[in-house]
Amino acid sequence: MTKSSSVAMKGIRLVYVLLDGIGDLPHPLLNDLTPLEAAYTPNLDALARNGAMGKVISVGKGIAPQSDIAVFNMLGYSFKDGSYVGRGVIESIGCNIDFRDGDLALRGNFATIDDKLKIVDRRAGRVISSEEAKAVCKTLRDNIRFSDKDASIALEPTIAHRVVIRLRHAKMKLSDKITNTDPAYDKIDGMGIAKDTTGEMFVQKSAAEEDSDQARTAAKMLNEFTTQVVQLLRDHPVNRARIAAGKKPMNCIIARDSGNRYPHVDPIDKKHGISVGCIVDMPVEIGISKVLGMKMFQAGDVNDYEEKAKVAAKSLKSVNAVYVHIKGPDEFGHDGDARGKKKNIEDIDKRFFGTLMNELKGSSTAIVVSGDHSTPCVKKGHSDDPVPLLVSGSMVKQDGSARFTENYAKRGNLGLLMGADVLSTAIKMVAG
Ligand SMILES: O=C(O)[C@H](O)COP(=O)(O)O
Repeated sequence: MTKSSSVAMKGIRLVYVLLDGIGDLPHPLLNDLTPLEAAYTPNLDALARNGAMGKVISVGKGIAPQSDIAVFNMLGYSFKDGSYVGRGVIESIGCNIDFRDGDLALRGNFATIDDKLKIVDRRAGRVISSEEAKAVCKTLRDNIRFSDKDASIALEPTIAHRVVIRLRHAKMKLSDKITNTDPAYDKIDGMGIAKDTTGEMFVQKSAAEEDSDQARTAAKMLNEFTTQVVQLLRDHPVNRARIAAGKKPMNCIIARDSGNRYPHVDPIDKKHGISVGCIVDMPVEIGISKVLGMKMFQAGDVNDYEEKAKVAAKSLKSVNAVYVHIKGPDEFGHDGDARGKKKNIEDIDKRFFGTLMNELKGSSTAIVVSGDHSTPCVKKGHSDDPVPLLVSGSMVKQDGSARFTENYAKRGNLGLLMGADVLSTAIKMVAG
């Protein structure tokens, strides 16, 4: 990097917004528009008119990624060498559970099942209080016993239906070559890949994927865990109360994305040559931020969009770039709620982008907007459809884009980018 470009890099001010699950497909309830096309988004439209667009395949062609590997790619880390450690490890780092190499960390969901292990709801209806989750996890920690006396477990509830599971064996390093008990995701090269979730699903038995005692022991521990969870929660007071209140019982934990080692990668500041902070809420993005050495800025809760915008603007006093993860759209996509996703996008446009543009008025700050993956409402799950990308700012050559939508992304001057090239491309565009 030349001296002049490194000086330019230091002058960089960039807000990098990833809208979780933003990409979508035309929906019959939206007159065959996508939620982005159907939404009223005057602020995003203004940013599009002042910038250039493209479309992004965040991980790889044909891959419907989970947020963890997708966000790593969107921050410049592709793990193309198959070295990815798995979402379970990232979420264990995010929630500070005691984890060391040789343990097995998994992402879990409190789910609702029937007496034949058919999954009624992969998220037990989503509405789970932290009190309920803590009470259930205490019962499980206090009562789960493994047939192997050297096996142990740690369990940490995080947000809503999400929980982190950590298995440990005192006398062996557990293998992560085991299959998920959650049928909605596969694990390929450590990456969680979404499967079709529209049909009937049953809790899966975990199986060793390699011929080793470490894998057989890990799968056996996970299966013993799952069986005991179902027994212990069948008539748990929390579930009796939930059923009495007309809620779905959280009577099973389905698990995925096991990993058995810490990730070791270059810090993001070293990789990109600028200082990068973040505003994130979910355990997976918190874990990613810790792994990449990002300075985390606190900005209210998941839906406090105005606060996120104000803190993002202020953070540029201490970092060159701030990555803001906005969770909203993804959950509506998973729930197949197209009207809800459209409304959430309008809410984000008004309360986040409206506030951000006001806070940044008069400053030469670039605003980059994209997503980690598509979560089409018609599929109720992640897909490999590209996500839109917008790079907006006075330093960017406008390409005639008028709206931040999938269609304008297809026609924009930036063309097609792979996720791992997005941030470095945006930095170059902004540094000039
Ligand atoms: O919200 C999350 O944690 C993930 O993005 C989706 O996970 P889920 O399909 O298990 O809810």
